[in-house]
Amino acid sequence: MSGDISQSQEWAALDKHHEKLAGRHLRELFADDPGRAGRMTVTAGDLYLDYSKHRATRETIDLLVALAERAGLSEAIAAMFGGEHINVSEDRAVLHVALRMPEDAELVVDGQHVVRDVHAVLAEMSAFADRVRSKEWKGATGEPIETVVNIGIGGSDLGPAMAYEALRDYADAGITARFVSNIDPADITGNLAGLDPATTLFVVSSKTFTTLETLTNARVARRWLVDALGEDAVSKHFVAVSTNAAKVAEFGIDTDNMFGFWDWVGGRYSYDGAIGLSLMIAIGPARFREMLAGFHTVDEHFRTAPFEANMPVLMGLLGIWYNDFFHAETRAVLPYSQRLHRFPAYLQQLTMESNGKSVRADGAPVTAGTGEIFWGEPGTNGQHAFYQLLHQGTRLVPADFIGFAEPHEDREGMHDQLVANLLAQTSALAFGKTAQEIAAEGTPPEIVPHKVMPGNRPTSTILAPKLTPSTLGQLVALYEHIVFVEGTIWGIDSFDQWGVELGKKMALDLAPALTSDEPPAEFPDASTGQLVRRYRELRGRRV
Ligand SMILES: O=P(O)(O)OC[C@H]1O[C@H](O)[C@H](O)[C@@H](O)[C@@H]1O
Repeated sequence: MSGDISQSQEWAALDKHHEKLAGRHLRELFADDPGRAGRMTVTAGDLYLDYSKHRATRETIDLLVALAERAGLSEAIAAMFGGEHINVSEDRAVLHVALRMPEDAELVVDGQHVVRDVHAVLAEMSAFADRVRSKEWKGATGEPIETVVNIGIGGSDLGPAMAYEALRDYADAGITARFVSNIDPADITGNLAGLDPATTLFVVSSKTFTTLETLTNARVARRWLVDALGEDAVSKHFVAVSTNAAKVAEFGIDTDNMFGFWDWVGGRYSYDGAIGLSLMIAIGPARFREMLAGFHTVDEHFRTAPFEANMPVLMGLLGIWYNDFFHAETRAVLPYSQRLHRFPAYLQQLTMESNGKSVRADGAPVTAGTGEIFWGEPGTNGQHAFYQLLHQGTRLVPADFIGFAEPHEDREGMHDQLVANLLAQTSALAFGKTAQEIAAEGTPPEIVPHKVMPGNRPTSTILAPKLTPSTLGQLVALYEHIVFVEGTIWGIDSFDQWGVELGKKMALDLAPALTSDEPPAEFPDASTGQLVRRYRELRGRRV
């Protein structure tokens, strides 16, 4: 729908329904409808979702699905998969789904044979990864590569870093990966520590190849390598991943050692393409392709399943339900998997850079809240830190719990304990414990209120067989499409990120004020001026 979704009849119907439902407790919803738990589940590939612990009934889901239809979600999905320029503010197609289409798929967009080009790059990446893994690729001194250092930031860092951590159990070639992103010199210093230049390969990853942090870190890495092995070593120790061949060449990396992608892949949607090169070197091309197949399974589910049985659609609509009708501001993502410890950070870019917008695609201001704040930590660590607020605080924090049946390596039944914690938490959050129940245990009356567990705190539980390349791909695709569903309802462009530009430009303009010999004459504002003076003073510079 073009126009204001919050003015639609469907929105009004949800508003009314919310008034009725907001006062009802999950305890009642379960008691009133014994078939509820069995009915409110959905499967996508290997992912099983139980969404019965949501403050929603059959009617809620029907009303939300009607909202999705009103917002034109079916047409929007078809437009994305068909390569239409749905990124309107940048006039681009949005085709991360093409990065995982099978080789025999046909998609021609703006005259480009998209799938053919994707597979050509995948083949180049695979050949290179195999050479590094088999030790055929040698560094300048003839030694094989032992460590790959990915230098990138944002989408050129979080995806491969998250996935490498998630899939460490599959890193079988004796090659480890490290990730450098921050302009803070501590990052590269810490990551170069203990490395031998002769066995280190740098993958400089940047869609634009103009990003200050990445180019600066890459220059530092280049200097470190050249100091040890000489200028001629660069071609054996540096490769690039980018859409910008001219800038790669300008930086001094041979474009024969460059792996490309295209402007229709957003940075935060890019690690299943060439930005995943460091991951592919670590886990191997076959595992990487299993991951792509996992993504594709959920893409197909999203494209074809009816909305009421469509996992990303349901989870996206429930996100809208809490965000816009209950006015919950955040959404916790709580993976019960240590390997997924970077998943919440990865999701923060995916979701918040995509949907943190306050104008619609047509430029008009939004009239409903957009962009949930995503945050989280792996369970059970979170339980001993912030779950107090989830259980007894005054805020409503809907949460996604993610667990796996099979561990990679178990010790003394620890994995069952981990899963028991996941299940116990979602149950306690939903059903809580009443004052009567607590009093009946002999708790002194004055302590009873402190111990009451209000419950009625909604959660999704996603259970998968095992954290594998395929299930990771499925999970990531799930969240990518949740973002799409929410963005479509809100009517925003989920694929641009103009909001990050001003701060970057101001930092560039401000840097000379910190470093120049002469104290600067002008400042952007009085507070910043005072902080610049203080900083110069602390650094022993003239003020
Ligand atoms: O890959 P690059 O062009 O270096 O961009 C890296 C990152 O920086 C930008 O500021 C954007 O906000 C991100 O979406 C992007 O992933």
